[in-house]
Order: sequence, then structure tokens, then C-alpha cells
Amino acid sequence: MTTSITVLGSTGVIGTLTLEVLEGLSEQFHVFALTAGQNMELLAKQIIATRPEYVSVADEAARQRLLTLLPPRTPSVEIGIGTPGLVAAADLPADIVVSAVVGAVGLLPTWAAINRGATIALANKETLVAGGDLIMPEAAKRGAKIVPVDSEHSAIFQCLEARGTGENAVSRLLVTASGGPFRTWHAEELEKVTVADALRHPTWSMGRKITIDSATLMNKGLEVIEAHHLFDAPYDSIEVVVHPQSMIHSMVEFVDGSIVAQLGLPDMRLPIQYALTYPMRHPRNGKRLNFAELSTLTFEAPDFERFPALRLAYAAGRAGGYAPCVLNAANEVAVHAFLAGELPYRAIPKVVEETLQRHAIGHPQSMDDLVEMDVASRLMAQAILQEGRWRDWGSYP
Ligand SMILES: NC(=O)C1=CN([C@@H]2O[C@H](COP(=O)(O)OP(=O)(O)OC[C@H]3O[C@@H](n4cnc5c(N)ncnc54)[C@H](OP(=O)(O)O)[C@@H]3O)[C@@H](O)[C@H]2O)C=CC1
Ligand SMILES: CC(=O)[C@@H](O)[C@H](O)COP(=O)(O)O
Ligand SMILES: [Mn+2]
Repeated sequence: MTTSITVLGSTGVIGTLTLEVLEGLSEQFHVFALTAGQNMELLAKQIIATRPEYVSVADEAARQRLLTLLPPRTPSVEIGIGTPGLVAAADLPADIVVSAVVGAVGLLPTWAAINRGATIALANKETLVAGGDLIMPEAAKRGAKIVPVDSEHSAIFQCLEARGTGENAVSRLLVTASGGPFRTWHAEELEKVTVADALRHPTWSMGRKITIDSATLMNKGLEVIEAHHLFDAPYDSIEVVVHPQSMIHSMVEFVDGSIVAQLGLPDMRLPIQYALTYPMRHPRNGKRLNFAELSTLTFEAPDFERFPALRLAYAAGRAGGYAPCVLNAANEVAVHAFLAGELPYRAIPKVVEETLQRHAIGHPQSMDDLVEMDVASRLMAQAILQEGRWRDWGSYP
């Protein structure tokens, strides 16, 4: 019997790589359901190649486009739309749900998959950032295993296997960061960043939103909160280490001072495959890290002044309650505006900070509370954008 897989966000960078990994493991896995947003050309090809029972797309217009792209003899596939379609895909009885949509749109489908006790291969960090306090206890209650796909968390997950049997063996999680494209830029140069500059990531090829998050270091902030939830680690024990070569994907320090690191070429196929085959390791072909070719590995501390998003994320994580949900929603709005050419790079963390100051009080009691706050925070961030006060903010911080 083969393991069934649903891929939420199959047309994205992680989704596409997941299907590539599955192709290499086709004797062990089959695709159950796929979801996409607007890229119907790619989804149509994926449907023809993998024959899912169900797919979901962003809206009715996308569904109509998809129907025109499917050849007449394609075996019938049910097509859902919007958030209900995403939730329906996650609800179907696949063994593993790969959560690879971008943003808090992943909250409800990931919640649905957890509620039925599925294994989640989690790439969609925004969901855990916004809802970790509800999601982790629910996963434990339902017996739903969450296996990280994010490279740093996959690394920590792998390093933790060296923990042995001792309790409280871990002293620090060392989350590595490339530092992004502006690691060496001066504060004045950061005033003139273009969208093209910010999309030029030094080591990884990723979707647009996460690439901008890497450029502000918000990605690392989101990852600190993600690590807090995944590994039940206090914020004081999670440290960010800038490592521009992206060969060490993260490290764990144990109480005896021993540090275990996970290394590999920057290629997401490895953490994706490990999440799918865990606890087994399956052979992979392809280029390997060659230490003789690798002349230097360097490390530095993050600069919280030039990259205030990292400071904001630590603060929101420590504050807890609604704060991480607000941080994430405001960041999504600000990044979207930056990519549309409507907001300068340097104003992204300012919009997030202003939204947090106006909005982040209390604790969610339910997923409905959280979704309500996510929507309200987006409206607040949009209002802050429309006020246009960021034009007067000048340099930030
Ligand atoms: N890329 C990477 O290397 C890594 C990514 N991650 C995380 O994985 C997630 C995905 O990242 P990545 O693959 O780079 O992102 P992409 O932008 O490449 O892909 C996003 C996917 O989500 C779909 N999507 C977007 N909006 C909606 C919506 N409203 N409704 C339904 N589907 C939607 C897109 O559909 P369509 O394109 O059809 O519109 C696409 O399939 C993010 O949370 C990111 O932080 C984590 C670690 C590494
Ligand atoms: C591949 C991956 O996991 C990304 O999250 C990556 O780590 C981004 O690079 P930064 O370290 O620049 O944020
Ligand atoms: Mn990462």
C-alpha cells in the first residue's frame, strides 16, 4: 500500500519541489489532492501527471480557466474553490498533508488536517506563527504529527535526534540566517532598495513573499516563533546566527556544551523528502556538499538596528497572545504593498510596528477568534498604509 499525499499550494516553489520529490518516490507515495491559487496552466499539467481525486483553486474564475485547460479524457476530478475548497482538500483522508501555501490562508486547512489527526509536513510557517498556541496543543490532543519542512527547523529536528534519552538536554537552538541581500548594506543605502534588489536572494530560490521576508529578516523572526512552537523552546534559548553561505541549516547546543549542526547544499528537496519519509531516510541523487571546494564558513551576529523586523518578531513572540498573529498579518499586507511598488522597503517594519501598537491585545480562545484577528489586523495595516504617514517617517528606526 502506498502513502497518500495532499499538497496545499502545489503550484508554488515548495509545492513544485514536493511533486518532484514524490516523482522519485512514486513506488511509496501517491497524490490524493492538490490545491493552487491562480496558476491554472501549471495545475492542469500537475493534474494530468498525478491524477488527484480532488483539487481546489482560488476562485470561480480560476476554476473556469482550469476546465478549459483539462483535456476531455482527463479522469473526472472534483474542483473546489476558495477557503472552503482548501479546507475540503485538507479534510480528505490523505496520510500526509504538505502545507505549502503562503500566508495565513493556510490556517484553516492546516487546522482541518490537524483535527483529523493527519501528519502535516509544514512549510507554511505563517500558520504556526499566527496560531501556534492553539495548533500545538490541538495536534498533541489529536495525535497529529507536525514534521517541519522549513530548512532551519528540519535541521533542528534532525539535530535533536542526537539528544539521547536525557530530559532537559537542550540548552540553545541556533537558527542560521543567510542575512539576505542587504546584509552588508549601510542604513542610508537601505533607503533606496528596489523590488528587484530585494528579490535577489543570495543563496535560495524561493517564492516572492518569503524572499522579501528574508530581505527584511522578518523571515528569521517568523522562524524564531516557529521554532518556539515546534520545539517548545523558550525565546531566551533561541539565537539567530548569520551564516551567509547557507550550508549549516541550524544547530542545537546541548547542556554539556556539545553542538550538533545539520549541513547540506541549499536545496529544499532534502528537507521536503525527509519530512515525507521520516523517520526513514531515503537515498537521493544529485550534487553533494564538497568540503574541499567549500573554502570558508563564516558567522556573525544579526544587526537588530538595520533589520528591526527581527526585533519586532522576538518582541511579538515574547508578548504572545494575539501579537504574533497581528505581526504576521501586518507583515503580509506590507510585503504585498512593497511588491506592488506602493511602499518603500524601509517602511515594511514600521507598518508592522504601528499595527502591533494599535491592535495586539488579548489571547485567542478559538480558531474563529484568531481568524477574526487576522482579518482585523489586515484592515488596520491597510488603513495605516492608506493614511500615507509612512511618507513622513523618514529613515527607520
Ligand atoms: N520556497 C522556499 O524555499 C521555502 C518556503 N517556505 C514557506 O513555504 C510556504 C510557500 O512558499 P513558496 O513555495 O516559496 O511560495 P510560492 O509563492 O512559490 O507558492 C505559494 C503557493 O500558495 C498558493 N496560494 C497563494 N495564495 C493563495 C490563496 N489565497 N489561496 C490558495 N492558494 C494560494 C500559490 O498558488 P498560485 O501560485 O497558483 O497562485 C502557490 O501554490 C511559505 O509559507 C514559505 O514561507 C519555507 C521554507 C522554504
Ligand atoms: C530555505 C529556507 O528555509 C528559507 O527560510 C531560507 O532560510 C531563507 O533564507 P534566510 O536565512 O535569508 O531567511
Ligand atoms: Mn527557512
